[in-house]
Amino acid sequence: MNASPSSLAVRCTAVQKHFGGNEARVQVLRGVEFEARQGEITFLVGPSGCGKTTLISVIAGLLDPSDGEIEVLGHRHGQLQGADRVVFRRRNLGFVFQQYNLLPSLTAAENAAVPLMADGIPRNAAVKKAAELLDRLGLGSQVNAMPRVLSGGQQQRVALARALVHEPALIICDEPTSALDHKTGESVMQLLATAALSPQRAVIVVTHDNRVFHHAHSIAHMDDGRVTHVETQRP
Ligand SMILES: Nc1ncnc2c1ncn2[C@@H]1O[C@H](COP(=O)(O)OP(=O)(O)OP(=O)(O)O)[C@@H](O)[C@H]1O
Repeated sequence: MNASPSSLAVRCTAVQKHFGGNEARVQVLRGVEFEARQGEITFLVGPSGCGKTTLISVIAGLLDPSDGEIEVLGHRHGQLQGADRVVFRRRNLGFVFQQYNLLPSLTAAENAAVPLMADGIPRNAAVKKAAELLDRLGLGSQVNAMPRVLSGGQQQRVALARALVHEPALIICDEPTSALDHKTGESVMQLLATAALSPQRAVIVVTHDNRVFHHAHSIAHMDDGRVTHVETQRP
């Protein structure tokens, strides 16, 4: 695929990450080279513990790298500080966590509307837009349900709606189809694929689910803290 460098949403160069120090030091990322392009879905795959969640957390700015360079949507890591960094992340990033992280006291639609309300959109308009998106994800009858009454797969789709609702330029998903049956997993990936078709948007998906590999434009294989090879394909 002959995309120009300007279409890169994410570029990681020689990224290292360790936790702890001295005898407790754990080296998790050992010089990661990784790219994600706009208008594409990039999968990140590899054995449990190889560093996938750590890498996407560093890309999302939730963790600082120990060394190396990370550029996200034209901004180098460290270029934005404090409140600017928080606002940049809030506006431009949608993140689906493995554990969903829904707020227990808000309804499904209110949870999905959080990024809009955080950006100053009035509550009613934000909840209406979130409810429409939940409907497209097959949760139209659950918009007013509390998270505790939803199944794991339903909570996962609310988390996905929360990541998509503010139309961010970079969407990062950690195992978005792991709790879903094949049919629902396929429809969630279809929605992500539609989102990724925007030339201004990139999607990164960490997954073990080889049933959905055909949706990827590019599959980066990780092992022991490095990207070992990248496959490109036409989804
Ligand atoms: N805060 C931390 N402190 C110490 N070690 C950590 C920390 N976070 C992650 N690790 C270690 O880093 C390694 C990589 O973890 P990570 O969650 O990135 O792997 P993964 O490839 O996403 O695994 P999985 O597919 O099982 O989710 C693991 O050995 C983990 O124990």
